[in-house]
Amino acid sequence: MTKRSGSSPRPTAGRPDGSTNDQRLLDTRGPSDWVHTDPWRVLKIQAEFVEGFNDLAEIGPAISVFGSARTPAGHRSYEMGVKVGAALAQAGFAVITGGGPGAMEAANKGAAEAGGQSIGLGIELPWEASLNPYVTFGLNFRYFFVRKTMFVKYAQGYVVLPGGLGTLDELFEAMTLVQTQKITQFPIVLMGVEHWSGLIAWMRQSMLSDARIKESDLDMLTLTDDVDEVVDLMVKARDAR
Ligand SMILES: C/C(=C\CNc1ncnc2c1ncn2[C@@H]1O[C@H](COP(=O)(O)O)[C@@H](O)[C@H]1O)CO
Repeated sequence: MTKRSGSSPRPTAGRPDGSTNDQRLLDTRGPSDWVHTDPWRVLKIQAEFVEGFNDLAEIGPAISVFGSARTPAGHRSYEMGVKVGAALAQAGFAVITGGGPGAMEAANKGAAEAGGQSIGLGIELPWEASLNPYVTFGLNFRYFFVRKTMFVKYAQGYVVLPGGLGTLDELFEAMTLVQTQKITQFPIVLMGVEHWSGLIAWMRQSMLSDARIKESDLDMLTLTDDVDEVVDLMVKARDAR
């Protein structure tokens, strides 16, 4: 692309040395450091958004399910993930996870085995990471923040199973988006009463009593181990849209 100003004629050769843009593109080999610069990264980020939006636009009502990458198969939380994934699929929701192991795999397993859409949004990590075998439609992202946009944009609510730092990051991002009304009618369910009770108690005792949050901020969370209650809540929110 060239810029023109005034009425000066459009140049036909791009450089005083007479070389053309095509020549410089096709006929030269130079240093490749520039592909690792921030302006070039912006294009990769843009491409990732475009591909994500394009590939997820048609998925229909969906719920994102989060939870620890380290939850082993057979654990109570894993079984809960399988059950909620299946129940959400049976209620007509696509299930979106991070596509990894543990609780993500559990929710994908439940959704896939119930015949639903089981979506995995994987992330490039320093170690080799592949999508779990229960993902029926998967995308892999380079950038966490692009992937997190997809979790929110294409879900009508979140189910959060017991987890660690990644899970808390996803939970608190959603809570902040609801608090600031960036997203509305967005149920957030914490499954694993034993796991989450301490965090909620701390938020109440520390954040709420110091007026750093309001009671209504805590009201946005539903704490339950009851799969039927989770699905009812999500269905009611879907019907209210
Ligand atoms: C730990 C191992 C692999 C991690 N692989 C992941 N793949 C996909 N998504 C992941 C992974 N790790 C974290 N995430 C995201 O964060 C949440 C889980 O984080 P936590 O710290 O385990 O709670 C999860 O919802 C993902 O979106 C090797 O087994």
